[in-house]
Amino acid sequence: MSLSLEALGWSPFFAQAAQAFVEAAAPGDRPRLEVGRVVGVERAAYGVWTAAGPAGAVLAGTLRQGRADEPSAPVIGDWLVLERLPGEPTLRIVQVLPRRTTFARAVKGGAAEQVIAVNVDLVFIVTAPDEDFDLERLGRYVAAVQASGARPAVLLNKADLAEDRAPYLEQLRSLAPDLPVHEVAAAQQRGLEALRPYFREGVTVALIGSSGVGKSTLTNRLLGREVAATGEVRAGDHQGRHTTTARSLYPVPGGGLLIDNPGLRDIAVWDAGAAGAGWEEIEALATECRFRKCTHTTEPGCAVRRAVERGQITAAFLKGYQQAQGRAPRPARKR
Ligand SMILES: Nc1nc2c(ncn2[C@@H]2O[C@H](COP(=O)(O)OP(=O)(O)OP(=O)(O)O)[C@@H](O)[C@H]2O)c(=O)[nH]1
Ligand SMILES: [Zn+2]
Repeated sequence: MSLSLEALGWSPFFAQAAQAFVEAAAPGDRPRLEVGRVVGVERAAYGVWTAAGPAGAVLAGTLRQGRADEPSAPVIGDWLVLERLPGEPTLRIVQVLPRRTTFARAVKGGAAEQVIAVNVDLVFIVTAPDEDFDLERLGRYVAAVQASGARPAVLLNKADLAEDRAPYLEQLRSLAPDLPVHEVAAAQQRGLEALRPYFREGVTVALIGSSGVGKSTLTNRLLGREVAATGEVRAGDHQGRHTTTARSLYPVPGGGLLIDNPGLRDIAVWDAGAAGAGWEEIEALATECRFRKCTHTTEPGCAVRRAVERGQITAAFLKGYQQAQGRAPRPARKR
């Protein structure tokens, strides 16, 4: 399968930057250069998509040294200049192109931030008419999306759970002027046609929202195939493994692209830790708990709950951590 660069989100904004880079390259190098987009990341290995189709890529030595004027290491959604060496299947990333939008989270204790996803045009903030519905938190999501440069829209999923949705919809519309709000029921395949117009050619869409709100179900319905592990699938995984693959940017049938990325999914958690703490902080505290497998709920001698009592971390932050841990163990978070 191959897609045009435009279908992948390529635009004059990136073309201009790429052209400047290619013109500055040695004439002998130019024929080996092409552009591609990051569709998956696994440690230092990148999955990219170029006009020629999918390929693997690694950072060129010059980029690994990390010059101060460079953007951060490539992340999901980035556009790259790549070098294709004769006879080598793996491309070399020689330049990260400027980003149109950037989702980042603060890293504890400093000016640094961790970039999570870039070049996202539209973010569907997903909630449901159940205990997930928290207008204040949703307001923070709207603000976070706007700060990234992307456009927000809200999806009230699990519409089947509430007979009268009007009060929910009304409250959601009050979050921002002209905020689009749609009610859907992903599991029942209801209301999804109304989302089609958002998926125009080259538009990159991401889903955020708390665990269990239906992001994976929505992703699978929008893509028309099972790519994202839903709650049920994970529950059946005996090893309790998190079943996401490295790939996390998918073309949507009919146009547009969808990002399903664990980092973005965790927005609930990094939002709760808005004071600047990361999960590392809880994990470090947990080494002081009396029991090695402490769940930080009712066990005696729990250092994490003690930290909450002292106001070192917030109760909401601990709750976000526990929710995520309880549903599925995530891959190691140390970067
Ligand atoms: N009643 C109802 N349940 C739904 C709907 N959409 C999804 N669900 C259920 O909600 C549960 C969680 O759905 P997921 O898609 O795994 O939720 P998620 O947001 O991806 O969760 P994480 O992967 O933990 O971030 C599953 O049991 C789904 O079947 C819906 O429209 N109505
Ligand atoms: Zn504990």
